[in-house]
Amino acid sequence: MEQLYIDRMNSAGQGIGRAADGRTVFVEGALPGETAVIAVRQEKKSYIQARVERVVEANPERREPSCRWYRSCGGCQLQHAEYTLQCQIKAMLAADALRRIGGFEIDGEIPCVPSRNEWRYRNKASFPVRARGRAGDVGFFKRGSHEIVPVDRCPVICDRANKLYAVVKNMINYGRFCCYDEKSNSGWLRHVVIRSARDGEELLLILVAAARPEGGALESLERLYDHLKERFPELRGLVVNVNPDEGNVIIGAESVLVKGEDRLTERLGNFRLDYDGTSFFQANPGQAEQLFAYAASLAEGQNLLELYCGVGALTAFLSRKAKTIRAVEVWASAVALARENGESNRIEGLTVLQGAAENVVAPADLEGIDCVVVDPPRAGCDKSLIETIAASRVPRVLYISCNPATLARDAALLRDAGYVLDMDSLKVFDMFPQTCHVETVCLLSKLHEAKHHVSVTLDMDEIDITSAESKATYEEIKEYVAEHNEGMKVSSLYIAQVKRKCGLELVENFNLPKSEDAKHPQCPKEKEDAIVEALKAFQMI
Ligand SMILES: C[S@@+](CC[C@H](N)C(=O)[O-])C[C@H]1O[C@@H](n2cnc3c(N)ncnc32)[C@H](O)[C@@H]1O
Repeated sequence: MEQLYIDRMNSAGQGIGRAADGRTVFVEGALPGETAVIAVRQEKKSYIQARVERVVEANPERREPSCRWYRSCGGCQLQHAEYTLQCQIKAMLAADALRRIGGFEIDGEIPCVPSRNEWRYRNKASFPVRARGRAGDVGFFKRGSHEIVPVDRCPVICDRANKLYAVVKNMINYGRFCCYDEKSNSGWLRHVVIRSARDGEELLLILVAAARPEGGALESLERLYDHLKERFPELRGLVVNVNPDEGNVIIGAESVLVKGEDRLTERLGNFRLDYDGTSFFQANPGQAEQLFAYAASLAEGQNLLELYCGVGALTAFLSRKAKTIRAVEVWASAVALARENGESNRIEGLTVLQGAAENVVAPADLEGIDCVVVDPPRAGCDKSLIETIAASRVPRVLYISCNPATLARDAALLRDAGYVLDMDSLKVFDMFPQTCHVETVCLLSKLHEAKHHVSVTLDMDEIDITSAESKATYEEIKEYVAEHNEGMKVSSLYIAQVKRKCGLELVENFNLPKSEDAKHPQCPKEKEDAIVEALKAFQMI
């Protein structure tokens, strides 16, 4: 046991400190700014896993967690921090990832927009089920394991959803279902998913099962729906989602509607948006409204390409300023709903395409696009998609991310292709109070868009850039840079690199192929800035 100062946190909600021998220590239950006596759980060559034994000096914003399941349940990680501190931690996590993974310079704090509701904000909960003898357990997984913590309620979902959960839990505990056993891959019921809309005015019950219900089983599920509907008039439907595959993915490809409707309707801003049991819908609708309004304010331009559009919720907000939107989504029922939502909300100029963004988007699709909007899952965008965007002339990329690590990775790739991260646009939205999840929004713009079609002839001694209206030689740029930057020297190679970043075409013998870039020294940032200023002065950009 030793005493340790915690200076930051990681995305798993662990405090991070440094041991006397220099190893990083991950401490369960610690908050930044605290000193704690820790108990070591596991020692590795380069790091140590530990937990807080006793807090010696607490962060002033440490609090007692209010959920009695908090210590064992893996659902929340930050209940022991006041809400203001939670928001600071999330901003810090985003900044850390952008610095560490993306190599971005982040001065100061990224603003974090707090959720309107700290509790009961979630419209979806997935409860894993496990066989226990002839009956079963249901709850949430214990932190870092597949052991069930049999929670009786969850404080981040709405009251009606909690009541429905309690009834279904009772049935599971008393052996009403044949429950799944992970070890032997046998049994039927694997997960109970409850979705709600408008704070529980509508509910949808989804039973994720290992097999399709047939005959008598289907009839008994119909009776179950009737029984539940009597107690919960807000229940809109009972759906069985079939997932026979072993592994951690919850939702399977096939859904069977037992009775009622596989549909909920949420109101966001002035829009009515339908979604079903298996399509993605933002888990915190109040916060989604704030996020979407902000994103739409950044997505300038008439013609947008929106990738990973889900059921078209963000699409609706984007449509108020845009003339055309081409949206792409991989999940079939979400695609159908995005089209329906487009029609019911009278969105004109919308086309929704089904497929994986990385397969659907070809370079030609980016011609004439003013802004590409991406909102990928936690894994971020496929590298080939980022490469297609990076090679295009699209002036802006609006990135909405639920994982700062993959945002940092993708934004760095775009930066290397000449996109600049607009620091003023960078914002964190707290979609998931009590947890470490971070939602980040930022805009990336092509460094400078070429105003004219420009052709360039260049050899090592002379650069001759001509456009419809301007002409500048290498010597002129060199002189301009030196004059305005205390004699700074720039090579033709650097000028060529910067011009390419600016979208100016090199057509002659100094057209360095992309693959060659790695072999040459990259233009240092201060020289790049100076060259950009010179190109501006000569009205090339
Ligand atoms: C984070 S959600 C965003 C949805 C939407 N922007 C919203 O806020 O409602 C990501 C969406 O991307 C979809 N998706 C996942 N992988 C995809 C891919 N490779 N190509 C296109 N869509 C994908 C998922 O089905 C999901 O609907």
